[in-house]
Amino acid sequence: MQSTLNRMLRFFWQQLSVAKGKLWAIIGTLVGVSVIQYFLPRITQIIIDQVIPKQEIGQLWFYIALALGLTIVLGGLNTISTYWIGQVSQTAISSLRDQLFSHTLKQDMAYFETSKTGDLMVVLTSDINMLQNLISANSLGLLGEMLSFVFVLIIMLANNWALTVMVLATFPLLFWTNFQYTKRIRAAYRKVRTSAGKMNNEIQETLTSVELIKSFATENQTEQDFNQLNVDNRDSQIEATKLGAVFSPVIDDINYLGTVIILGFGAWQVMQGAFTVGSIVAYLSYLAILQAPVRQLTSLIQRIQQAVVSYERIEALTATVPTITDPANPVDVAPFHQAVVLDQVDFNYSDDVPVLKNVSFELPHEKVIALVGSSGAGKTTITKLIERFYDVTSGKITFDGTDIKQMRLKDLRQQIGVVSQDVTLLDGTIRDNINYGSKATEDQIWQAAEAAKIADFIRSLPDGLDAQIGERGIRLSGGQKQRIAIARVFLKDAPILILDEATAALDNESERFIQQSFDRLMQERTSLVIAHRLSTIQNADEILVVEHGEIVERGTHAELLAKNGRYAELYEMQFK
Ligand SMILES: Nc1ncnc2c1ncn2[C@@H]1O[C@H](COP(=O)(O)OP(=O)(O)OP(=O)(O)O)[C@@H](O)[C@H]1O
Repeated sequence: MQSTLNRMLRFFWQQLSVAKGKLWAIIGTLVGVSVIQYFLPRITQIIIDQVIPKQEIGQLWFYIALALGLTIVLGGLNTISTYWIGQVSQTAISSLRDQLFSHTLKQDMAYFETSKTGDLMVVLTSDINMLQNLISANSLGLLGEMLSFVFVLIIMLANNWALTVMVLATFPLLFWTNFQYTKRIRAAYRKVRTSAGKMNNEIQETLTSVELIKSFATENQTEQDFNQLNVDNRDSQIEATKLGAVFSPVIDDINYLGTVIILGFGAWQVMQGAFTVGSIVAYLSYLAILQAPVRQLTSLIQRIQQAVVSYERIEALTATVPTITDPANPVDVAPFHQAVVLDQVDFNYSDDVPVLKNVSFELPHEKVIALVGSSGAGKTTITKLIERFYDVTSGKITFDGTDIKQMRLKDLRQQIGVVSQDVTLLDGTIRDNINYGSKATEDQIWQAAEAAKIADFIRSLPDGLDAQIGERGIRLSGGQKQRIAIARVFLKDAPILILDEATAALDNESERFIQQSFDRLMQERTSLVIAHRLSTIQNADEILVVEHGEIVERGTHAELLAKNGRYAELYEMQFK
């Protein structure tokens, strides 16, 4: 905890030191605020002790004008310092957010498969917010208040140490009570948030499964479940309110204790001739300046504790170094013109289970190679290795003779267009989705849509290319989604294609459409096709049959049928 705190503070210092000039300016304004905060009560004191007894109207005007002037300057300094603090801290946080986002995006695929999305979301949102809370204007403003605290305290001690020490004696009690209150109220609000979250989930789930509830006539049970959550929420709210109701007056009383000491002891000293009435009034104002940071210190401690926990998680994320990265000295490659070759490739996802064993084949320029085999045989894995989402365990993959590990990831991936079984569509318009990763003109988008056999469908929509897809937009069938993905790959215009046929049952018409758009896409390109419907790959230049991670047969359709082996078996299963 201690060392994380040190590292966190060092990190903040590094981030904030970019704006060193502004930091000094902020400290300057905060010192100005402290000095004025000291002088305002001092003016009150002078007016009461000196100006009123002497009945000096001229001096009264002077001090009133001075007080007004100082108040305006104080307001100005407060505005400037709050604004600057906000600027510096927000800049630091937003640059941290950028760094983390970019670091996350660079992680290996395997990292995303082993981390829960929810956990990553927490780091990228809530944990950063925790750090933001810590270096917010509130916390840094507290620095200013502490500065005032020290400054005012020294002057109070110098003027009347006995009274000041008596007032200070109430501070440990004030701090302790605040600490207890903050601790409890946070726990209570945590409960409130949890129960509110559960209730929201229940409402959402109910609204999205109304049909199920009605058809099973489970309304009563659903109501009871909701009622229980509602009662929990009510009780935790009441608990939080109770804490506020109990602690607030106690804290007010302890604050008032300070006032009483100044009034009682101060008045007694005035009677002894050792203090003045004006000083009592000034000390009452100083008391408020002293109490403010003490009251806030507890919430600062809590914020630091939470920030340390968040910082640990952020550190864990930044400590993970991706292994699939650009090489130190990348080889520049010409556009694809020869072949992609897999040479004795072995691969396992986790340490011990082999997924691919001794896979060797060639994907020559402008040829079509098909992969067939049972589900789970390793076909998709082969395509992912070619895209270098994972590195081979042994053997190598070359691109026109260059090991793909020697190439920049971008150079490799820009030359490969992929249409996979589960198409990823983004929340947005059809246009955004087709144009993803490209900067195509309207005409080019329509050409791609035509080629992918989706143009007629888009034209039939009232909003055309600007139709929204997703929860609040139109619903697309599996075939339509895949054709949008095909249009997207048309625009990418990569020389190598990886096509993973949809296994989902498509009706004949959409299957025919997809086949036609695949055929268009494959013209003058090099294609690796994972085929589930063997009818579609009869013209492939070579068919590789993959079983349990090994290529067990290879040849053309005719050769494989003649062999009467595994391919012939699979073929018969589909057509007989
Ligand atoms: N990300 C992963 N992490 C660990 N194991 C995986 C991962 N992806 C796939 N596997 C495993 O690797 C094996 C090969 O999977 P792969 O997806 O390559 O098969 P496939 O031949 O494409 O199957 P299908 O035809 O059903 O798509 C399977 O046993 C699968 O469980």
